[in-house]
Amino acid sequence: MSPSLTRASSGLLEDGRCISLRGARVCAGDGRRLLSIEELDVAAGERVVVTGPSGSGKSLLLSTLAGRWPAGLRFTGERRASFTRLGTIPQRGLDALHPLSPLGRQLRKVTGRRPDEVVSALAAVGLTDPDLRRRRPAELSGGQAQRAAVALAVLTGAPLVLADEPTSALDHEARDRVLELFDSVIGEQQTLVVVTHDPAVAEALATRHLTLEAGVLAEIPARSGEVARP
Ligand SMILES: Nc1ncnc2c1ncn2[C@@H]1O[C@H](COP(=O)(O)OP(=O)(O)OP(=O)(O)O)[C@@H](O)[C@H]1O
Repeated sequence: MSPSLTRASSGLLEDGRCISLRGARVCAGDGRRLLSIEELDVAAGERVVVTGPSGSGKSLLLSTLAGRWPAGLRFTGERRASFTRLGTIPQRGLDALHPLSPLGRQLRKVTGRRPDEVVSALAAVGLTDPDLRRRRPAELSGGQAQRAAVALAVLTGAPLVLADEPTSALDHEARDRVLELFDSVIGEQQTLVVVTHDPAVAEALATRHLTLEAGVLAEIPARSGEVARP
């Protein structure tokens, strides 16, 4: 079966879905099945946290949501997405940025936003010092670069933001600050999918918690008595 990559030109899929997978499989070149998802619908504005042991398929799930797979792997099934733009927040913020292009100028060029919009996005992530805007990302601390990567995802306005272990390179204090930022600056209509090993991330962010085990996806129900986050 060949992959079906249907994309609406704009807006959402039916029922406010941002992305939808049916019978999705990712296989290695030798035919080994690495990821198998019967059905997954992610709605606009959801904060989805994905946990699971090492090698369980978390990064491949992000690849599948992004519609871009590592060379040598084969996707089959149906993937429907309402977006063409995608925001990504990697483990190290620096990896989302050009290391040598001054931060403010880079964010303007990459996103096409006005200088004042870049200044306010950086202020929203706590990077208010004009000197930081003039610095090259290679000259930022790990926490500052991660905040800059969040600002970039916000400025792109991408309907789906994928974050792969976004806090694992940070100490606990910096992690908590970045988690607060996710909550406060990622737009309400922006869907966030975060892969993490850290239970604190799921606790702080998730409106929905998925887990992977040997490439098979399961939903972790909200604990009884827990109020679903809006
Ligand atoms: N390009 C590839 N070719 C062959 N196998 C691959 C490839 N990429 C991933 N795999 C295999 O697919 C499975 C899932 O990998 P994936 O990277 O998604 O795991 P993960 O849950 O993100 O792991 P970790 O938490 O260690 O990052 C693993 O068994 C891995 O070895």
